[in-house]
Amino acid sequence: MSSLTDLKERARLLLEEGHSQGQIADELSLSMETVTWLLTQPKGDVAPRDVHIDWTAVSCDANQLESVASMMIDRYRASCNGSMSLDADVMIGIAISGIPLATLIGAREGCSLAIYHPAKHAVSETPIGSISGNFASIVEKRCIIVDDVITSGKTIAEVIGYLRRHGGVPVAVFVLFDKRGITEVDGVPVYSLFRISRID
Ligand SMILES: O=P(O)(O)OC[C@H]1O[C@H](OP(=O)(O)OP(=O)(O)O)[C@H](O)[C@@H]1O
Repeated sequence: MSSLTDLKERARLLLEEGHSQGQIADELSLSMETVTWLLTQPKGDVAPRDVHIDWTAVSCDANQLESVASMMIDRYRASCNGSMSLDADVMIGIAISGIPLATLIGAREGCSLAIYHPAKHAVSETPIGSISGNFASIVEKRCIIVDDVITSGKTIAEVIGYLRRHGGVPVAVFVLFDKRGITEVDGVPVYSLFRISRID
């Protein structure tokens, strides 16, 4: 099965299971525009400019995840002229995919671990994001936000807004894949390992 056929099939199954197009977009790490295209594909319509990232070969393997976490730390250090300290108190993993990376980075660097649940994961009429009470507090802490992918950048902006409203200090964003090619979100620098862009 081609990756496009596979994506169409996965989108169709998720829709049949009752997921909204927004949820399908999140699940497949694609834009809403791309999901609409996958599900409808009007005749003659040009495919949206998007890419799908499948990094499950790495995310399924704890050892490889640890190597990636190490690369994320090195990426940050290299941009700080090799400074030895991350200069942060708390690593914040964005549920779900950011959690293992934040855990591994925190373990290496001796930082606390906090977990952020994005508003889009909340099941209420007025969904809001939240920091889990089962992990570290972010109040008056210097925080590094960790996630796997930036697609639109909305989730990262949401976490930064949350931290500022609740007394945390966002100092950096670590992300594996940046599909927007951004260097900062609301004044917070973004350190991505891979920037994904199309040249056509
Ligand atoms: O830049 P954005 O457009 O906000 O999208 C990026 C977010 O979407 C994905 O999360 P998802 O909700 O799919 O959850 P997951 O971590 O469980 O895959 C990804 O892990 C980021 O958190």
